[in-house]
Amino acid sequence: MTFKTLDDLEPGQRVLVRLDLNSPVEDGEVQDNRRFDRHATTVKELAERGDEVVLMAHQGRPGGDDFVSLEQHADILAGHVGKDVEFVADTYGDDAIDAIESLESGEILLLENTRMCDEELPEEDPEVKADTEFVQTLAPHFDAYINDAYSAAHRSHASLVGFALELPAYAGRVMETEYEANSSIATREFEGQVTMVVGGTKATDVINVMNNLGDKVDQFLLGGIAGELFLRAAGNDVGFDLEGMDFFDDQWEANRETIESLLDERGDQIKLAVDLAYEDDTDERAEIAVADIDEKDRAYLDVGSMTVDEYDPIIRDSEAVFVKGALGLFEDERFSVGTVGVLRAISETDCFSVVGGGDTSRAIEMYGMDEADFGHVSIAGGAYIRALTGAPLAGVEVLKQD
Ligand SMILES: Nc1ncnc2c1ncn2[C@@H]1O[C@H](COP(=O)(O)OP(=O)(O)O)[C@@H](O)[C@H]1O
Ligand SMILES: O=C(OP(=O)(O)O)[C@H](O)COP(=O)(O)O
Repeated sequence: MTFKTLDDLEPGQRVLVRLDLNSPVEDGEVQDNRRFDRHATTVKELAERGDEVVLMAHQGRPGGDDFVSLEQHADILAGHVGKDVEFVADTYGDDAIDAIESLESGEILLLENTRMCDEELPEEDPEVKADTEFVQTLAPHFDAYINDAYSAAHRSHASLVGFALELPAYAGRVMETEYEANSSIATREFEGQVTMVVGGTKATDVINVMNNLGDKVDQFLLGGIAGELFLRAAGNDVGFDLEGMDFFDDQWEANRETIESLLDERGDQIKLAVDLAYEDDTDERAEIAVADIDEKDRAYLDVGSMTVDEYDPIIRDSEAVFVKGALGLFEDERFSVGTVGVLRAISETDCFSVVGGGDTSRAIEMYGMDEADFGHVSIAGGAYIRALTGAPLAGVEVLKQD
């Protein structure tokens, strides 16, 4: 292992632990999700071995509707850990320090949203972050720093890179597992076919991955908005460019050149949908062959059944499958056929698999599949994307230092 883990840390100490509890917020209500469940494993282990456990995490970005306090997170996390999680509405002021100093062995305390502290953002070098008042004030109250926030480790923020320079630093259990699985495409040699399922709405991200992965992947199976951009580049009249709908057009302009050169150079490795699904006048799912589309007049919300039939055997013939992004708007059952089709094929084969992206991995439980049938279901989005290309993550790099 490239960094120290909890196995290297003496129990019974006061530890500062960075989690990633960043969650969807609906009408002010923080939504429970697998980030809580995963991080609970690390938190529970630390509490059970008698550490004084102080947690840091962020929620949303300043100015956003989801930029809220972590008070609700403490309750949700407590439910997963099976122990009380105290909360203090302070990041590093006197209230936070008092709460930290009054902790006892086995107790857990969550500090307020790190992004409410001005010095947490913006991204700067670890040395600069280590020198902030935030880090300099908190660090002396701890014996060790543990980073479990793999899914935020691509950000060079104070709570993710600063403390590792001031305290003995360790990877938590989530960090360990995520790092190993998500880096495997860059670090492992697979003998058989390596397939990547590419979809979702964040087209720029996934197109960069495709552009950087080179010969590591044998087949890309496309869907979602990313897939539609490729279909348009291949000369089809698809695309969400109805008046006022500039989301698709922006992504098209930003990625057009890359897509065209990818199709040009590696077209035989890139499988595009042969049919697409949409909502018809009676609100039912309808499908149309891509070859029959002659007008950009509707939104396509899933790949069609013929496409799933083409993708399925490719997945079953693969030694490794990596998934980034959903093939359709799977949250609506009518448009779940593509996403569920490929995930089911993966779950029914014994290939090595990694499913990434917070949204996409939700389809697994939503449609009654068993997480145990997948190699690894990542709770990371942006960090997973970077790991796929072998790019370093700031929060991981500082853990590798002595
Ligand atoms: N054709 C489509 N139209 C609208 N939304 C889509 C379409 N295809 C996929 N999606 C949406 O993409 C989301 C997942 O994409 P993305 O955010 O890029 O991935 P993740 O969060 O898994 O990293 C899903 O919530 C799904 O509803
Ligand atoms: O949820 C996160 O990333 P993700 O949306 O890539 O999964 C992380 O918490 C990072 O959050 P940020 O993208 O606001 O820095």
